[in-house]
Amino acid sequence: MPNPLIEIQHLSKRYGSIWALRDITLNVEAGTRLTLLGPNGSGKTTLIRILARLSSPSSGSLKMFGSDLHTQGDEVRKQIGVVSHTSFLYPALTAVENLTFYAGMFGVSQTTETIESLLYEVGLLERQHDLVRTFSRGMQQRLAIARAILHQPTLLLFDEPYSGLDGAAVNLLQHILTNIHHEGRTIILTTHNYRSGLDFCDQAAVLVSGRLVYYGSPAHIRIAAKNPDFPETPGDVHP
Ligand SMILES: Nc1ncnc2c1ncn2[C@@H]1O[C@H](COP(=O)(O)OP(=O)(O)OP(=O)(O)O)[C@@H](O)[C@H]1O
Repeated sequence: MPNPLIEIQHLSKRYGSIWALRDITLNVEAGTRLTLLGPNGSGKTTLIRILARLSSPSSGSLKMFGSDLHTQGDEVRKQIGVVSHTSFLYPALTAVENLTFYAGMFGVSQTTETIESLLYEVGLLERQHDLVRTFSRGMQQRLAIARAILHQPTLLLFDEPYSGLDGAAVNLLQHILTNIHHEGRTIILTTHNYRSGLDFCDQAAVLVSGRLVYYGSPAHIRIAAKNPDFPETPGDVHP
């Protein structure tokens, strides 16, 4: 049996007196679609940021791609694509200029063709020469998704990827996520929407006050949702 893609052991993160994550132990196998669920402030973004190498744990261990984080640098980042609350886009550059910049950073070849097909995929080809600062929030989110998948990373991290997207863009994102999954990549996403989160995933983790309180298949989580101690779920968790 190969090692998991991600091995998290007894990981905690503290901001001053606030424990954003407490003693999280979790393995993620390659090719898994994992949804992180939980109420506001439960630690979902903190966990995504640590996995994305944007933040460090206060204690515990984290292995990704078989190695301890402390022994790896940019090579790990090249294997990760992130959509987070920060778009990482440059507002004074056009859509195509943003993607060209990141393509160079990630060493992506066949740049023009790759970038045009990505912009087509996220429905922004006609706006490719417009400055990002003129884009709506949803359009910026679409471009952030294109930026995250541009270098075909092994691991995709999406923090509330549906936020700001209209119905058409939600369908488009679901199509992209399905393609990524069929290519064998690993996807971890956070959402407040239990129903779409559980519909999407192979495994789900429920965080409450920084603790991992439930972990398992969508069917397992739907059964657990009947427990009185299960966190309040916005909307129905059942299909
Ligand atoms: N940079 C920071 N400085 C201080 N506290 C922080 C910081 N980032 C997060 N926290 C705290 O850590 C806890 C977890 O926050 P986090 O953003 O990870 O939760 P979340 O589950 O993503 O919430 P939401 O669903 O509202 O996005 C919260 O109590 C939050 O206030």
